Amino acid sequence: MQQTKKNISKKIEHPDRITEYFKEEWAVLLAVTISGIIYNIGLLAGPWFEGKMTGCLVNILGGSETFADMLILAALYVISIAVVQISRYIKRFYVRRFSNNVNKNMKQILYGSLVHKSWAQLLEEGAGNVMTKAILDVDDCVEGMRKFTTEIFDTGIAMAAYMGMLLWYDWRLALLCMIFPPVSYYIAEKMKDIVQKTGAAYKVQAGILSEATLDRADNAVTYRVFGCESERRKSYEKNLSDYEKSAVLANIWNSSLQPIYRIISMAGVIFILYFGGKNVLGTGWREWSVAAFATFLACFTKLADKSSKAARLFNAVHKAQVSWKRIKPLMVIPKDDAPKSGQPAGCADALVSVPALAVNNISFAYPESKNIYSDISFNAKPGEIIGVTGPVACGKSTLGRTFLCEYPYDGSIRLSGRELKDMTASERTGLVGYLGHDPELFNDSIANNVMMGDKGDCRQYLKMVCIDEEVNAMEDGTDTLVGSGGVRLSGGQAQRLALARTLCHMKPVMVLDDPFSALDRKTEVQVFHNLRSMAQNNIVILISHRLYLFPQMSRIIWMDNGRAIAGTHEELMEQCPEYAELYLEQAGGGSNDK
Ligand SMILES: Nc1ncnc2c1ncn2[C@@H]1O[C@H](COP(=O)(O)OP(=O)(O)OP(=O)(O)O)[C@@H](O)[C@H]1O
Repeated sequence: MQQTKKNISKKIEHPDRITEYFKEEWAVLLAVTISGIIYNIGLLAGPWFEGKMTGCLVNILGGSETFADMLILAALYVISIAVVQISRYIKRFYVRRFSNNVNKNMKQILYGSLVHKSWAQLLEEGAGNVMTKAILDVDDCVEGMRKFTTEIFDTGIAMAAYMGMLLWYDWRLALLCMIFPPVSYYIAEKMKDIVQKTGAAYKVQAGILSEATLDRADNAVTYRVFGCESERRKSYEKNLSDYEKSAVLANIWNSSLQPIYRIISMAGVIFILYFGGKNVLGTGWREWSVAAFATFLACFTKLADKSSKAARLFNAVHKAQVSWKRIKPLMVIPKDDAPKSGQPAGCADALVSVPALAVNNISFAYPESKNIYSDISFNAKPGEIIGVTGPVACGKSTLGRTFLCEYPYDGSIRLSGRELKDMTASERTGLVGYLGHDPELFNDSIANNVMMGDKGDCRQYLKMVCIDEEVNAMEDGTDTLVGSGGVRLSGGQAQRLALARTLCHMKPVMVLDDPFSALDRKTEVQVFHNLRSMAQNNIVILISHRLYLFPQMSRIIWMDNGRAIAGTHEELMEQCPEYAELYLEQAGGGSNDK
């Protein structure tokens, strides 16, 4: 991943500038230009030969030319068509290569930037929307760039050549009939708002549908158990039909206008028939042969055809603009790319010296809501375990996630004297490890879920979390596939596997949010013991509802009602009646679990 990032960043320095992608593909575009010029200039040979052959036919009938002359013309015509078509093939091949390369580069940058987005940002935007951006927007944007490249290169040159030829044959008639293509451009330009609006609405619906699909898949069992499947199906079907409507509307506006542009562009033919006919009869602005008339007419129809494509180009460019606008903020190469995911176990310790943690008067509020907690202060040294507890929804997890700096906090969190929020994401990732409620296992083997690409033996970590024997008993041992999200494991197994992964990638500060909630007491005690011996040089912030291990912790933070009291277990037993009550309640009840 890092290698890929390096490759792209070396080539594309400003991924938020669309011109950079063109620059990057200059060699491919050169091939497009050369073949495009040959193709488009060669196109003029078509109407020229057609006119010549029409004239030759008239002359054959008049007796001034022979059938052999016609054969020579026909042979040259076929050769010119062959050259034109070969150049066209080469041009198309390189235009495709151009769009494939740009698509690949853009998607790599986009995915790279999404991977570095914070959990909070992803939640805010919605996973479905982000997916839609990644797939639809890049595809649309590149499609617009492809059309732009094709049409600008060959339509532009071809149109200039056709116009030159028309003006040379009869400039007055040429100007008269060439009024119509710009009219079709003008109308296309006027229609851009509706094309953009319906296109944007379609993408919004596609995002909503992706999210609804993910939601249905994730929560299928809940909906079934609670008997609200049919209700969910109805709302999903509504999403489907909204998506369908928006797709139809976007398609109608995007494609139904093409024939109209074409008719308008072709309207000049009426003038050619009238004034061109007069030219042939010798009463017009110029004196024409039948061949000249046929060449002029053929040139004009080809010009009108090209110009209708140019009108289509406007729509493609507009669509691309909408997509580019949406993805542009994401087109960045993160400056502080996270350390390689395959970092050897424990190597964070080697990268950074273990810091002392000083938390001073931190307060936190989610955007547009009141403070979840205020003025929390505590210190910690390596080897200490800080227990965090309190009533439900008092902000324990929020305090834990504060260390990830997903949202700004007030006050100060200093590691070895450096403020956490001022560090780069990469520095923070090297210093702070986190295990949340969700084990976040991926559909791969047990070994890969623990090692995350590192080399080494995962069994020592499995042993630490007391799951080694269960894994040995599985048919494929550490190669057992856990299924998507770990569905093939029990809740306690998934939780211990996630903990094994966290222990395998120890960081100087480890935030563990309720890591033992699905374990029985005996296992919890054993895992806690292993954690302590492993984390002798680390600071562990352990959030839990269960207090029987809290006497063994270096310090405890009791959170309640937005406030926090910090102290040792003994101090809190004396000073905080709520803590003392909860502890005694659990110590009594908990002993039954032994
Ligand atoms: N992303 C969020 N945006 C806004 N408010 C949130 C967000 N996450 C949590 N909250 C609110 O913050 C408060 C504290 O939640 P938090 O999950 O930190 O509590 P907790 O003590 O860990 O709860 P529990 O004991 O149930 O695990 C709750 O009122 C919750 O609604």
